[in-house]
Amino acid sequence: MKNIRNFCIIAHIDHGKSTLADRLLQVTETVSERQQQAQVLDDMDLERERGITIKSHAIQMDYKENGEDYVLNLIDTPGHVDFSYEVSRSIAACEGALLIVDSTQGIQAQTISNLYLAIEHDLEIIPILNKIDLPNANPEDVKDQIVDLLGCDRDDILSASGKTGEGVPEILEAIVDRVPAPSGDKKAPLQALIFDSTYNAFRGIITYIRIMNGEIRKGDMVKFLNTDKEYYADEVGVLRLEREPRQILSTGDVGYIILGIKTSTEVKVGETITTKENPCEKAIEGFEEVKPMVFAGVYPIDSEDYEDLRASMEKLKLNDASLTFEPESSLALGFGFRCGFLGLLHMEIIQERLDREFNMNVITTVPNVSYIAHTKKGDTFEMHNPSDMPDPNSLDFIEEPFIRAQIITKSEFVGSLMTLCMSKRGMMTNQQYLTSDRVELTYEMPLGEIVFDFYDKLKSISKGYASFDYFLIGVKPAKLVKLDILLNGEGVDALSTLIHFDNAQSFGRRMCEKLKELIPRQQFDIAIQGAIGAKIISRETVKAVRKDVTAKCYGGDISRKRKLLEKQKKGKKKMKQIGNVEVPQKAFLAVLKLD
Ligand SMILES: Nc1nc2c(ncn2[C@@H]2O[C@H](COP(=O)(O)OP(=O)(O)OP(=O)(O)O)[C@@H](O)[C@H]2O)c(=O)[nH]1
Repeated sequence: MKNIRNFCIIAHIDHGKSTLADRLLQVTETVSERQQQAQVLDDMDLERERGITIKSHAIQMDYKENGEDYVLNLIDTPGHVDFSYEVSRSIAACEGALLIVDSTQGIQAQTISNLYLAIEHDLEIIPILNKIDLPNANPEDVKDQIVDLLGCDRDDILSASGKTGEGVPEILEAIVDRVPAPSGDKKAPLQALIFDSTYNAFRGIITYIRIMNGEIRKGDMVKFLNTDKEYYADEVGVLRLEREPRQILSTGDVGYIILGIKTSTEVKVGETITTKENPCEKAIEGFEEVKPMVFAGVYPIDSEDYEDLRASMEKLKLNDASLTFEPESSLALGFGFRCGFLGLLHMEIIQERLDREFNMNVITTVPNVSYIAHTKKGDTFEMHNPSDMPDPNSLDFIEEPFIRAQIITKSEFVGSLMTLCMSKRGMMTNQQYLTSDRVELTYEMPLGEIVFDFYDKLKSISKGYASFDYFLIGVKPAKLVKLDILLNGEGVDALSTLIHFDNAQSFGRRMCEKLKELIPRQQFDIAIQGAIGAKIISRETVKAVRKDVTAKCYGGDISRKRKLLEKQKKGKKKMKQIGNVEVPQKAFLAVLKLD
């Protein structure tokens, strides 16, 4: 046990965690030359294409120092806010953290929030200045920032480049020297923490665990302490590039266990595993359950695919326990599901995975956060959908979730960012200069205002030089109204939104304008109207036209004409018929693209 080191890598998004992890794997010869490819640990196609980490990944490395053999367990974590719950899980399984800071960017919002998570769990922090190969690196300034933030010695900061490999051997030495070996009692009853799980079509749920006390053997009967359910340990092992089965996992080890579980809901992250024969007394202090932040309807384009969509979502949930869904129906879209996501990126990823992995073409409706409605009768309930909004006469008041947002930016952008936050009903609670030209702004604002386009706007206003992080702080009363959209007089419930009264007018106008752009002209006029209750507040018209796709096809080549008509048909598959109007998929997300 004294030669085990468990550590994770934490950083702001894109500061180079996965690239540095690659180097560590290369230097310790965990992956062979042949297996080496960029971001080895990001094994999902989507992760590779987008260059982001979505799930945490654990991998074990062997390392020799001064003639001693060490086992290093590395956990790579995602950087994006939507996936920060993954970070907190990984942290609980480790004794140390490499805190990576991009030397061209300096400390950013998630550097700080992830650091705090690590400090809360008493991890030993090794600060690393990364990307020092870049010509615009600013190592001395960024070192100042790190010293300020951590209160560490300047000499404690390592410098490295994930790209060239410079400084990587020193990082390995520091891991062995500075990260404490795991503590715990080998002879005590088994106490293992589940920190992650994945779904495998053949083996069922594969659970990633960290053994806190005791030992687990293949063939043991184990018990989940919180649910009291018992399972047979089919296989235990360690995580190399592939899974490597072992006979036994002991105190301090990070590894996996396969228990023949098929439903992801049975395996909760934070659960304690012990043995049936000799159970431990206390559960390891659990984590908070992940709570979805954003809700949206997901509907099949073709109503007949509803059952297929259900099956696909169930499978996806096996892989991503943070996805929640329940059936709902919409007048406009038929049968579908109301899904809960961790944020907009998560929503986009789920939509894309449904398309790629299950060939499900879906429509996602306008996302919203969950509100709490209080009726005059004294009832209280959560609204996940604008259609849950009770009749205004019976409504007493509504509460909406509030967040505390931290924005770090250059001082030249402070003015315009303040304007942005104000337009999103934000209240500044703090402004602090980190250095002469870097400022940290703290705001309290409604979660509902940031789920739409806040992040994009923040990036564009600051030319990319602002980072942002947030956490939920509670609920506050809000003056909300339901804005409906009518197409040729017919309400489209999937386009309704709950919006603050003060913004409703301008929002309705912009929404109609955007829909006018997005809805193709058809053989009749289409009236697009925004309404609050019975009151119409905005209107646009899409003029009639007949699109003759074969027009440019003079001459009589029938096969060419057929091809064009086929293509048109395919295009129509991405449309949804609402009354007599065909509405393209992207129109349902028009609200996200408002100028
Ligand atoms: N020049 C240079 N580029 C680097 C270095 N490390 C990473 N990069 C580049 O920076 C980008 C982000 O690197 P990643 O390793 O994917 O960053 P990450 O922190 O894992 O990103 P997320 O997992 O999405 O949070 C990639 O384009 C890398 O090629 C480095 O040391 N030098």
